[in-house]
Amino acid sequence: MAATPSGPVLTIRDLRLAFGTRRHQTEVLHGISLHVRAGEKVALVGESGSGKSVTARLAMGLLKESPRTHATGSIRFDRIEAISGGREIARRRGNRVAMIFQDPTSALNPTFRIRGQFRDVLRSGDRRIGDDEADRRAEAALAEVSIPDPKRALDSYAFQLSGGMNQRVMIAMALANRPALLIADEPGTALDVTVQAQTLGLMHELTERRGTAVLLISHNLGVVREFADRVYVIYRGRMVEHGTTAQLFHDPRHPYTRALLAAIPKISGGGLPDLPERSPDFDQPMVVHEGCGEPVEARP
Ligand SMILES: Nc1ncnc2c1ncn2[C@@H]1O[C@H](COP(=O)(O)OP(=O)(O)OP(=O)(O)O)[C@@H](O)[C@H]1O
Repeated sequence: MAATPSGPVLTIRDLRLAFGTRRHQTEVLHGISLHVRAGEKVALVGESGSGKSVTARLAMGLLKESPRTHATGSIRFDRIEAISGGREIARRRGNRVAMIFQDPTSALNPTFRIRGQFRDVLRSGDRRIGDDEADRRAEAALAEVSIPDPKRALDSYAFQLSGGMNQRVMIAMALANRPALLIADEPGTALDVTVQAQTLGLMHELTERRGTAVLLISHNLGVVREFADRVYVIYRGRMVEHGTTAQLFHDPRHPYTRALLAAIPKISGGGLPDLPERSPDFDQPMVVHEGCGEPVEARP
């Protein structure tokens, strides 16, 4: 599972995000930083509302600066600034980064067959691809995610396929243009745990084979342990701990990380055990484990 050391494909520095009017703002990200190197599997973990999804959506350009959304800081793909980037950045990001979402069925368009959606995805990577070539590639991509009858799946609407099948379709679409980075926001949490585990396994296998970096967003450290090389722990919009997966599991230092670890065996409900309303160590600097400092960026 070890990643080859190389430059970061994604670098987020001091990201701050607030919602609201100029006079009444709620800050939800308080200066978070993270990086994902080429080929690496990195997890961003935290409970509901901690700021995982907004971080991913900002990185994907899905959350735009508006009178009610104020974002500052830096998000770079391959050293290209993206937070305030224009069309060129959006185009580059489109080819370099893909995202999969919690609920595959609602992420796919219900009014178009999978075939049309797949063609659009492939053409966003290369506008010259004709229908036949797109269909050939789509069938191959679906076969790679073990969809038994790709032709039939292409002729289906999302609601005609199971949640697990839709998740596989989404993974196939997301990887179709060979992105350098896949952002996976709680993939499969809308599905049952067996299907979720299968699709995560599949995603791991495919990205490992292709050398695709992954930023996995999850509230579940059990899932993360199986998947990630490194982990960032986010708590109320702040990074509180960062280390390799082994470091975090063997030597968790922040009380919040310990609480998350203690919650792993719980199958449902109950929330985190004994977590104070405001952690006593909340204001301490983020714990960064040995060897997990910021990457040295290549010179321009
Ligand atoms: N468009 C919005 N307007 C106002 N507040 C928002 C908006 N989107 C998110 N928030 C707030 O930002 C905070 C972080 O939300 P976010 O969705 O990133 O959490 P999360 O860690 O991904 O949780 P979950 O696991 O439940 O998705 C939450 O307090 C949420 O209520």
